[in-house]
Amino acid sequence: MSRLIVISNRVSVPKAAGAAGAQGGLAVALNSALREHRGIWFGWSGQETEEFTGHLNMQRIEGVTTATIDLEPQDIDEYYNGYANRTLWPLFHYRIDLTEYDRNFGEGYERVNARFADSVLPLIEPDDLVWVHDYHLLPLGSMLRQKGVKNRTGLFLHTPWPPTRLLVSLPFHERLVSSMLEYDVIGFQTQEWLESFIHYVSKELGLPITEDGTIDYGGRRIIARAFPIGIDFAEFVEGANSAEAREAHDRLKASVRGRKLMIGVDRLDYSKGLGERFESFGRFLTDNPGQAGDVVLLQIAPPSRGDVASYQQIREDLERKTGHINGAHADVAFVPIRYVNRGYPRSHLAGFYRAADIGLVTPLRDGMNLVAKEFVAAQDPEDPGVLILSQFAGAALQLADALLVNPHSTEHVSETIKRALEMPLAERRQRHEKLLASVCDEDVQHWREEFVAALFGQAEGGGADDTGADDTGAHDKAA
Ligand SMILES: O=P(O)(O)OC[C@H]1O[C@H](O[C@H]2O[C@H](CO)[C@@H](O)[C@H](O)[C@H]2O)[C@H](O)[C@@H](O)[C@@H]1O
Ligand SMILES: O=c1ccn([C@@H]2O[C@H](COP(=O)(O)OP(=O)(O)O)[C@@H](O)[C@H]2O)c(=O)[nH]1
Repeated sequence: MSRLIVISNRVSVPKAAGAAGAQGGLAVALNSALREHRGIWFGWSGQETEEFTGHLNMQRIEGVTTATIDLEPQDIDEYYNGYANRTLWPLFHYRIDLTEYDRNFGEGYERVNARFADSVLPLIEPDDLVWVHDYHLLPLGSMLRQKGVKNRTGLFLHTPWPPTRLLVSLPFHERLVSSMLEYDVIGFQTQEWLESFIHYVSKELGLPITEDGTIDYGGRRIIARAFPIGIDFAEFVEGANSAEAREAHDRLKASVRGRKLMIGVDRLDYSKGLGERFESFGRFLTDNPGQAGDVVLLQIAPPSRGDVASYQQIREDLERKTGHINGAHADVAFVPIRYVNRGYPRSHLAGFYRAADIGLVTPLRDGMNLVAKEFVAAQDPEDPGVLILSQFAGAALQLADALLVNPHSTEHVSETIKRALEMPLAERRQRHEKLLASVCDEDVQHWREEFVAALFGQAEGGGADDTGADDTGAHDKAA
């Protein structure tokens, strides 16, 4: 079995980090994928250093070997807070109103990608498969190629891919997308994002798409496919059966005192639609005065990317909205929205999910959304809660038996909350059974196996010869 060199912006091993929570779905998924595959996980430590040295900090934690580098404050500012999270993230979530274009961000992004390439290079051995993750590192594959890496390399994008007419608003978009074409495999969460990518490549770059869907790039064939990510089902269920999960469940259940409970768990991010969600709940309370006092919304929202102004703004907006709705609908013994700005370990979340009657997952745009899948996995099959899910989350394609909503319509979400609260047990069980089958079968191991097979399949011949790779797939470190 080839080793996997996994490269992502951030490297985070949840168990070792004290299971503080809030790592985001990518870290959770990569941990699970790597525990079962030999290899190394390389990326930024999350720490800053005065001057970049490229020093690799190697560790082995919970069966996963990690190699991390520290970055300079200017790197973090221009690459992570800048190009990644003020330019690409909003653009890829269709928010060109929030997208900032700054030459320094672009330069910082390229500089840090080059630093990643230089630092990871000595770790790559001839037979390794190199698997790069997400929008932070789109040009990394081409930089590795320039340094002589001939190994099979793949990219998986965890976010949506925007429609062409939005993407062309990005200065130098052709250069960015062309750099991605040095990967052998490019993976997306859904067919929709894949189609947007293919549309761009064909219309803007004028490249032919072959009958089997591969991109013909100067005679070299690039596999572009959808690989929907899943959760580590077995690990999650184990956590859900733990003493901590039971304790978290019982504590929450006791605190709501027989009221119905809805739960939301999201990083504090404008893409998650939290403001619209709160407004929809406010509307539900106004439209159903008979039920006001009977339903509580618990929203767990750990802060995220707090150095970026749009994230500070969303935090202020939500505080105002919570105060407004609670002010209008609370009484001396009841507060409708419990808004919690901290992260919890997933075993606790599992207990919270199970205690809830409704999971409210209403992002305006989301690559996948693993919380939706965790909510399903945590339910009691005999008496399951109902999942209300945004039609704009990647997860909606696999979880079509959830109650799908348009998160922009407070009316639709409010009516769907009512429907979920009134749903008969038989229908809840029926829907849950189908949802559970999907979450269990299409888990993170399945995702990893599918992607690695595509990467490896390419290695076995599939049109890769024109890359100039030699038979061993070895790279020339001196190049
Ligand atoms: O590293 P951060 O800046 O703190 O952000 C956390 C992660 O957020 C994003 O997660 C995405 O990946 C999930 C798993 O595939 C997916 O379910 C979700 O829809 C995406 O938003 C981001 O893409 C990651 O790079 C971040 O690590
Ligand atoms: O307090 C928290 C909040 C979230 N998460 C985890 O963070 C991930 C969020 O992934 P998702 O795909 O839903 O969204 P992302 O944050 O990656 O955009 C899920 O595994 C959650 O269980 C956590 O461990 N603790």
